[in-house]
Amino acid sequence: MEKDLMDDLFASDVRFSKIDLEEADVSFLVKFPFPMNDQSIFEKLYKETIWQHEKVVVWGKSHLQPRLTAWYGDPGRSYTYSNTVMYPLPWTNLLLSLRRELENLLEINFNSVLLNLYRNQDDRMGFHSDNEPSLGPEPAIASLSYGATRTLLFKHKRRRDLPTKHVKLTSGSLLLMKGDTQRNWNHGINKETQICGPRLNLTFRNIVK
Ligand SMILES: O=C(O)CCC(=O)C(=O)O
Ligand SMILES: [Fe+2]
Repeated sequence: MEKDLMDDLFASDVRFSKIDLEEADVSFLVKFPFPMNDQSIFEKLYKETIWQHEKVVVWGKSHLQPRLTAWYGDPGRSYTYSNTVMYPLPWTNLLLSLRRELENLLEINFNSVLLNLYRNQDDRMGFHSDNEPSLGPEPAIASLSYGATRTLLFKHKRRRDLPTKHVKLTSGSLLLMKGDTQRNWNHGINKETQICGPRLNLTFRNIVK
């Protein structure tokens, strides 16, 4: 049998598990099927991405973000993220292939991707929700992780009775957030207390306006 055909047959064995989160729609797939190993994907993305170290203003004071970022997408779609306007770089072959695989698997279209590089245990992302108007009312966001495992935390925006949810994002995994998730929950990545190597995260999004 042709290798590509074999890959496709294995690729069809995709079992998402639902993350137990009220007033949200979050699911997780341990292994995103893609015809390249996770280590090679990590290395290629790490090397060929044009990384930026963006500034953010917190309480009126300018800081460098505690991670590196890059924004790729269809031309003509700028995006405001953490008070920064980002202009997309053109798709690389690898990013476009990842996008196509995701679109086929999920039957959802994406026109842009934000890449985050957490260089070590100190890099992090503050609690936020991806609820920018440009993403539409119930955005579907597909998140791929490569490299070191980091924990994504979910905190409900209003309900104190609901506990913080911890989701370990292992290398090669896919997390899909959709429906009312962004309306009701914030998510973020804390520093790690243990030493940890670099991690790459890609969030595929669809900018509607
Ligand atoms: O690194 C992650 O898993 C989270 C990324 C994220 O929340 C974002 O890019 O909006
Ligand atoms: Fe996010």
